[in-house]
Amino acid sequence: MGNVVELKNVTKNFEEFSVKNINLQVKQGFVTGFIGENGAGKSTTIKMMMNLLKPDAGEVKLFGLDYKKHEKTIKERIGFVYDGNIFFEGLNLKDIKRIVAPAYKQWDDTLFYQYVEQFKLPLNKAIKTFSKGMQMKASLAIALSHHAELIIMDEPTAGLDPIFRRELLDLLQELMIEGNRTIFFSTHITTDLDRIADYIAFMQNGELVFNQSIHDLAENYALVKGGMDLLDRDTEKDFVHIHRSSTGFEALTDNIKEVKNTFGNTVIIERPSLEDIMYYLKGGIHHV
Ligand SMILES: Nc1ncnc2c1ncn2[C@@H]1O[C@H](COP(=O)(O)OP(=O)(O)OP(=O)(O)O)[C@@H](O)[C@H]1O
Repeated sequence: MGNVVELKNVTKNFEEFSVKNINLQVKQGFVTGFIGENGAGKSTTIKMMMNLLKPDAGEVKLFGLDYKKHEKTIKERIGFVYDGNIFFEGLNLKDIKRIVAPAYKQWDDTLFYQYVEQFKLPLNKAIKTFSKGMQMKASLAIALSHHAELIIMDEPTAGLDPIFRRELLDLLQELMIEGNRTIFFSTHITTDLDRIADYIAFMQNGELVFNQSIHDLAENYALVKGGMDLLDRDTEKDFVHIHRSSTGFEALTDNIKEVKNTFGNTVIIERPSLEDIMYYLKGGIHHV
């Protein structure tokens, strides 16, 4: 399996913020969740993937092609959804379909009406009368109706109620069953990712900290709990970050084997949640 997205040494400088030297590969046939705190640079990176923003340096390739020569071919193969209404607000869904459909060779009217029915979307009401969830569903219906191989979404579940969020995740899972599809989406709701993601890409301060499979994350990171008396200058080196409290310490390690060697059975070793990993990696990976 190849990579459907390849960013090589991609840099974008704003006045007060930079996305720095990103090397990111998105694997074909998998779901990758894109996480990182507010302002980490996720949307900026996604915009560069979509050619909505030009990098100052580096290379962006989708399906092995670059945007300079192959913009139309690339866009044909992507379904893009982001938080916010991309459509003209006064128009209804029928009008929007009429405008968008001719842009895609593989547009599928039957599929579009299938999603409209599944999402219970009105065809003749102005988009501005849609709720946030309905707008997201409308974006999705459009994005999914041209048989896109790659679905890129910027915070698709933001502001959605838990029921529709779950329905959306189920739908994404169904789409993956059809095979040969790739989904890349950013989110702050890391529990959504436990449900469907195969890979997690984590950005912090404009840098990509890691892009690892869920399996590798579980192998590489652990949450360790123990008494304060176990910590000294040497044993602390096993941890990426330590949180101390009156009842003991809790720390993240990226070297489980070493922790087992050092502490044996005197500590509790647990699988960290994505939130734990994000919290403890705040400030980057550097050993204590
Ligand atoms: N066009 C721009 N001009 C100047 N600064 C910008 C521009 N676009 C984004 N930024 C800055 O870049 C930083 C990263 O923004 P970005 O939207 O990529 O982060 P994010 O990880 O998607 O955040 P969030 O999770 O809050 O959506 C922010 O500090 C933002 O103010």
